[in-house]
Amino acid sequence: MEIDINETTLNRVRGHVRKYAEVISSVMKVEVEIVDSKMTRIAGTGIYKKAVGVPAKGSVYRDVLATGDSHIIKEPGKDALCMGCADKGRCLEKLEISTPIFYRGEIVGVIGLVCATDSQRRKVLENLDSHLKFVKQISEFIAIKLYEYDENVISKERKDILNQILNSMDKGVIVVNVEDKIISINNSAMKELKLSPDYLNYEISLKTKEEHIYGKEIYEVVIDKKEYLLAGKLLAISSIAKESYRAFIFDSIKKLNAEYQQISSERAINIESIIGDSYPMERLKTKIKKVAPTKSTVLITGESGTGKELVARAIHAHSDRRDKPFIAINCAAIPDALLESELFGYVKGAFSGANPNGRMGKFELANGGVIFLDEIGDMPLYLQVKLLRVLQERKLVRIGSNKLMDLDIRVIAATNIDLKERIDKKKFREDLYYRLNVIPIEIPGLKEREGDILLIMDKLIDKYNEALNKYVHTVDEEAKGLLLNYSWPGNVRELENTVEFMINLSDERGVITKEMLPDNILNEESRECRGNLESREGIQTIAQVEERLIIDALNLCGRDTKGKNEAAKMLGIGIATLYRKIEKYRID
Ligand SMILES: Nc1ncnc2c1ncn2[C@@H]1O[C@H](COP(=O)(O)OP(=O)(O)OP(=O)(O)O)[C@@H](O)[C@H]1O
Repeated sequence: MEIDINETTLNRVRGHVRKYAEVISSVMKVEVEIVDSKMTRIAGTGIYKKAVGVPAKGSVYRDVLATGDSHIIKEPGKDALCMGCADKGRCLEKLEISTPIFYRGEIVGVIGLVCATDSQRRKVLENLDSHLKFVKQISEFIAIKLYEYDENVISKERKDILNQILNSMDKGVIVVNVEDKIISINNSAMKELKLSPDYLNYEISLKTKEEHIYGKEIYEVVIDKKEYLLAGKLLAISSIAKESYRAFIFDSIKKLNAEYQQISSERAINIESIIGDSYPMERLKTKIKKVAPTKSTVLITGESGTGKELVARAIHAHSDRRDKPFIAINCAAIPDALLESELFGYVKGAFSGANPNGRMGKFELANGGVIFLDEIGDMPLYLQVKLLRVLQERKLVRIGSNKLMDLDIRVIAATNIDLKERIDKKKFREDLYYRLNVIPIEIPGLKEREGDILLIMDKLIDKYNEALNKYVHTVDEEAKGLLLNYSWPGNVRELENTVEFMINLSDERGVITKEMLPDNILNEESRECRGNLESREGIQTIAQVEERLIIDALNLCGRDTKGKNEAAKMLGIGIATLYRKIEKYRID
C-alpha cells in the first residue's frame, strides 16, 4: 500500500465511496454523485455513473468545497449559486442537496444528491431533516474509512521499518504468538537456523535449560522436529489485543554453542576429574586445592598428554573465578602471524583481511576469568615481550588501537618442553619465565606413576563401554602386563586412545586379551625382547624410539594433514606436538 502524492485524499478510499453512493441512492431513491477536492467525480449512480472520473462543472460543489457549508437548492437555476453555473438554463435537476465531507479539519469532497423528478423531490422534502442527517452520517462514515486507511498505511509503514531494523540485526529474532506459532522471523534467525520464510506459522517450542552463558539464558528450541541450543532472551510483548506475544532474541548460535560447549565441559571438570591415587597425584591434588583460590600465575609442566589442561581447568573450577570464562589458547597450534591478533584482538581497520568490525582477543574474552596459555614455550620472542608487558601492567591494547583496557585476569601457562633449555638457546625470555613460574606445578609422566595406569584404565573402560555400547569387564593378565610395561610416551591421552581401540576390538566375552592391543604396544614389547636377547647392542635411546614410532605412524597414516592427524591420535600426542617432533627429528 503506497500513497500516490498526486491522488486526492478521497480517491484513496474510492471503493468505499462508491459503495456509500449506492447506499444513499437506494435508501433515498435519488441520484448521487460524490466529488473530491479537485471536483472530480469519484462515485456516481444512475446517469452519473458514466461520469465517474470526469470533473463536475456545477458552481455549488465549488462553493461547498470553499466554505464547508451544506447547500439545499430547492429550485435549481433560480438559486443565487446557480448564477455562475455553465449549465444554467439547461439544468434538468429538480432538487440538489450538497454535503461536505470533512477529514482531519479539511474539506476533502462533496456528496451531491440530485432529484431528477418531481416525485423524488417531494419525497425528499417531506423527510428533509432525517435525510440530511443520514447524508451527514454517511459523510462521517467516509471520513472514518479515510482514517482507517491512513492508520493502515502508518501501521504498515511501522511494520516495514521494524522489519528493516530486525533484518539488519546480527541477532536472531523470532516472534511467537499465544499458540506458540512463529509470526515473524528475521533474516539472521533464518540464516542461523537454516529456515525459510515458509516457517511462518510453524509451531515452536522454547524451553529454558536454566543455565546461562555470558549472562544469556540457554534455551532448547524445537521447530519442525529440528532441535537447536540457543542463548538469548525471551521477552513478553504486551499488545492492545487480547493476544500476547513473545520475542526470542538470540545470538550467533555457532559462536555461542562453541563457547557453551567449552563452558559446560569446564563446568564438568573439577578435581574429581583427575584420576589417580598415586603419591605424586595425591600431592598434585592437594597443591591444586591450595593454589586455586589465589590469583597467582601458575606454570604447569609435564609431557604431552599428562593432563596439563585438565589441571588448569581444575584450578579454575576451584577458584572464585569458576563462573567466569576459562579461555584456552594453544600457542603452538596457531601460526605466528595470527597468534598476536588471537591473543590481543584488533580494532576496526587494523589491517587488511581482518574482520571489518574488529575482534576481541583471548585476553579480552578471558577478562575476569582465567586464560590458559598452552605450549607457551612455542610463543615467538616478539610476542613474549608483549605478553610480559601485559602480565606486568595488567593492561591490554588491541592491535591498531591506543586505548588501554584494564585486565583482571589469572594466567595459567603450560609447556611440555624444557623452558630452561629454551632460555639457554635464547628462544625464551628469562624475565617472562620468572613472571610465569610463580607457582610451578609439575605433572609426572604416566610411566612414573604406574599405580595410576590401571585405575585410569578402569574409568576409561566404563566410559567407552557406554559410548560404544560394549561390555568389557576384564583385562586378562597377559594384556595387563603388557600395558603396565609399556612406556606410554603419549601419557594419559595415549592410554585413552588405547582403551578406545581395545574396546572397539573386544568381543562378546568382554575380556581384553593381547590380540586386542594396538601394534605400538606389541611392537615395543618385541623390541624390548629383542633388546634383551641381543644385549646392549639392541638398546636405543628414547629419542630414537620416538623418532622410529613417528616415522612408522606417518608411513601408515600418510603425511598429508589428515594422515598427520590420525598419526598423532595413534601416537597419543597432540597434533601440535607431532609437528614439533617432525621438525625436531627433521622427518620429511
Ligand atoms: N589424571 C587424569 N585423569 C583423567 N583423565 C586424564 C588425566 N590426565 C589426562 N587426562 C585426559 O587425557 C587427555 C589429555 O589431557 P590434557 O589435554 O589435559 O593433556 P596436556 O598435558 O594438556 O596435553 P598437551 O601437552 O598435548 O596439550 C584428556 O582427555 C584428559 O582428560
